[in-house]
Amino acid sequence: MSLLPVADALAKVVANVTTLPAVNVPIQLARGRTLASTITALRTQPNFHASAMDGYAVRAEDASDGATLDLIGESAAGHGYAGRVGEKQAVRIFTGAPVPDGADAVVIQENTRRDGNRVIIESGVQHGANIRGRGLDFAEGTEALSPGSVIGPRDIALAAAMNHPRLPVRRKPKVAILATGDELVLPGQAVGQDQIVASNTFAIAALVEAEGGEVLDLGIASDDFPALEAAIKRARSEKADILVTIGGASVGDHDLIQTALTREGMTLGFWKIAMRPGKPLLHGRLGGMHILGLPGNPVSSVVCSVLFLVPLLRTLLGRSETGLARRKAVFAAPWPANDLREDYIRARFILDDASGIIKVAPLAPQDSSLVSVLQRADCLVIRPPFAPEAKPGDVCEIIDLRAAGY
Ligand SMILES: Nc1nc2c(c(=O)[nH]1)N[C@H]1C(S)=C(S)[C@@H](COP(=O)(O)OP(=O)(O)OC[C@H]3O[C@@H](n4cnc5c(N)ncnc54)[C@H](O)[C@@H]3O)O[C@H]1N2
Ligand code: MOO
Repeated sequence: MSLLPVADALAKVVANVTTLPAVNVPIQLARGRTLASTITALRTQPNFHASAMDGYAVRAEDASDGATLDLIGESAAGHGYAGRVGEKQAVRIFTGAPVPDGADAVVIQENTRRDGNRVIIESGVQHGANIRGRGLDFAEGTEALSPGSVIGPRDIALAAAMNHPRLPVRRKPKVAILATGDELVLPGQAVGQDQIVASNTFAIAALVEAEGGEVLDLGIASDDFPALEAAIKRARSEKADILVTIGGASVGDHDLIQTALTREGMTLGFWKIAMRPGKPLLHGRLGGMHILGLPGNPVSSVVCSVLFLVPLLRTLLGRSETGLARRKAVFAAPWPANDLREDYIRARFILDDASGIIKVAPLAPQDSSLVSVLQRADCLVIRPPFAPEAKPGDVCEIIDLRAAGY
């Protein structure tokens, strides 16, 4: 069977994906969610000319060095002065308070002396000094945040200042995760001689949550059809947007996933791709549910999730950027020529502080079962099919796992 190129596989995974509906959430719960529509300022900020300092509101023309002004009142934040500043007059003012009518500058208090109800200006000011003009920050109607962006703490600051108590975000994609295999036990359980801890579920659940999804953990199904079919039915009845299966994707006698999914009505998108690690990746649709059948090997399952599950989640969320950022780096060591499978090599950074260039040193060994090597890696070096042997200093493209927070 021929192997589907990675780019073609990715195009199929993100094709015909319907963006999830919008829901309104309190602004306190909006961090990390994907914005569903444009956020516009509901007010102007500041809505008045505001003092930037504690001092005296004056007419700049009266406030020359040594001038003495009559103090006629006070303007504090939240309690403005209603009157008007006339010739040779000043109003005591505090940071954030409205500048009274008539005044056009604020003298900071360190540059003044008080004498009862008079203030002596020790150092004069220019027109407009220490005043934040009305609308300096934003004006009502300004479009501020764009749909498809992920809401961060600074976005929340702006949206709150614009007077939004709630924000429209995409519903969280629900991802059912099913581990399969008679050899698997949960972390903390007694591990028999021929058993292995089901670590992949937890890695993939963490990725899903980091990408703004909600996890439905279907646990571990044994390698038999009744167990697999019951789990697939549960994913459907719980209305999962995506079912991720782990293991049983290859060609062995106990690799039953594809048959089980097909029996439940899956339309196969593809099976087997030209990628290392991750060759037996499976993709399909079962009703409205997207299916990703990940290979069981721990590195394969995580790399396939980074390459395919993350873009699928981001597409469901209507994110403006659906792929992981790629960047250039250079090889720190030679690396052999590649075969027909696009390779995602686990590598470490060697940062050259002087030049700012990122060098990458592939880790060894590259076996797809090695969780410890995956954990030590800073990045994945992308080796296109049939890439020639690389020499130290040759440029390559990487996915920065560290920067992505993975
Ligand atoms: N004759 C062939 N054999 C294999 C091929 C092939 O093309 N022809 N492909 C190999 C490749 S590449 C991969 S990748 C694996 C994937 O196999 P499966 O998806 O069927 O995975 P399993 O056999 O179920 O498991 C493989 C390995 O991973 C461990 N595993 C499974 N689930 C978990 C989990 N949740 N957490 C941690 N570890 C897990 C499992 O115990 C096995 O050790 O097939 C090759 N074979
Ligand atoms: O694709 Mo498998 O993931 O090479 O081990």
